[in-house]
Amino acid sequence: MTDEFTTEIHYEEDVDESHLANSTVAVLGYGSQGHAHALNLHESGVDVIVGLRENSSSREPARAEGLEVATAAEAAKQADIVSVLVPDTVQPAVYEEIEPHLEEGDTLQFAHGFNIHYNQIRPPEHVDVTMIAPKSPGHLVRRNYERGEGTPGLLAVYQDTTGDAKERALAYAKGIGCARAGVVETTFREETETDLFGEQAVLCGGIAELIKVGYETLVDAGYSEEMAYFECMNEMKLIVDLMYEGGLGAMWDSVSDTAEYGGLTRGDEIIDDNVRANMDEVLEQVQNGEFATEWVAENQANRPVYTQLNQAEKDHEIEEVGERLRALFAWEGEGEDEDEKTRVQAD
Ligand SMILES: NC(=O)C1=CN([C@@H]2O[C@H](COP(=O)(O)OP(=O)(O)OC[C@H]3O[C@@H](n4cnc5c(N)ncnc54)[C@H](OP(=O)(O)O)[C@@H]3O)[C@@H](O)[C@H]2O)C=CC1
Ligand SMILES: CC[C@](O)(C(C)=O)C(=O)O
Ligand SMILES: [Mg+2]
Ligand SMILES: [Mg+2]
Repeated sequence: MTDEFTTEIHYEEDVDESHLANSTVAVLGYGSQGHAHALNLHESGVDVIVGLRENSSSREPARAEGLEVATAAEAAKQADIVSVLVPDTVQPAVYEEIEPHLEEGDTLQFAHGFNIHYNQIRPPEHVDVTMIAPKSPGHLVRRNYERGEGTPGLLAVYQDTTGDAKERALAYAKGIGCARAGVVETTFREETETDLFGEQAVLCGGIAELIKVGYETLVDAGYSEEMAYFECMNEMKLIVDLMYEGGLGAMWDSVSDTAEYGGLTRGDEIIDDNVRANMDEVLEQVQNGEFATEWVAENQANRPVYTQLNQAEKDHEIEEVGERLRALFAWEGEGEDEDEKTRVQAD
């Protein structure tokens, strides 16, 4: 390990927002990332137009926030920077609509590299292709911005025809609030592969399985559902908050010595060499394109596996137990703003 990081990190003071002056940004999609980018850019003084399909249910919420709305094609026609923030699986189809409107010197921008890295979208040579990928769910990108705080983000340049691609992307990152926290330089390949691995093995897939298996182990052994829920699901957030604030050290410092000894001696019995081998396998499928090919085919077949697994997850007992328990306790939504509370309850 060296004292120096190998990546470059950019902050607000390094960014010249004049690279966005006189530019119009088309934000395609108004979902998790789309609403955050569109609103943050708008409030940062950038000219924004939101691109949505004619019958989109997102049209009204976007208009209600004072944003201009058009179809994706019309928005792209008017824009100098087109930020593609519809789901990864629909981006290739939406791209077909906007491609005729990408003029010399325009920027095609992403928040995740899947479609560029796995060649699902092949942009023309006359545009810049960049990425600003907030390392956070979109609703927190928005919430942090509103609080005057930032969300760390990644910057990558895939194609620089204007010679200004990086500076423009940084100005965009400043507009959505990422440069307040720091923008780390990377590549499309590195962002795509680490993001997919992270969400599959650790952040979403790994942790959800760990929670469910822990819960099932306790319930199968005769303990109550409430105890199992609190121990394996609810307290997870409190433990992760400590890691977020001060790393593993802050967590180990805060828990009891008994927890620390038990965790340090038993943790690697749970996450053992088999799990390491499984992680290597998952990473390999990301790197060799096997996962990407599978996900594209799954969508072409109308998502049979996704639909079944999505339903099974909703039907898991822990979800029903959690819903009942959360309704009984006053801490639900505490400290969150009203919008966020409403959103979480509606989801
Ligand atoms: N979710 C996140 O926090 C993160 C996402 N990313 C990346 O950001 C990008 C956007 O992801 P995310 O924000 O999750 O996307 P969402 O699923 O939240 O996008 C929903 C938006 O896309 C529109 N949309 C959905 N389907 C279509 C379609 N067929 N045609 C046109 N518009 C459509 C929806 O409008 P409608 O009302 O018409 O359905 C809605 O406005 C992805 O590349 C993702 O990998 C990166 C970091 C984190
Ligand atoms: C962890 C999931 C994520 O990669 C994200 C919020 O960063 C995503 O694709 O949604
Ligand atoms: Mg991610
Ligand atoms: Mg992701």
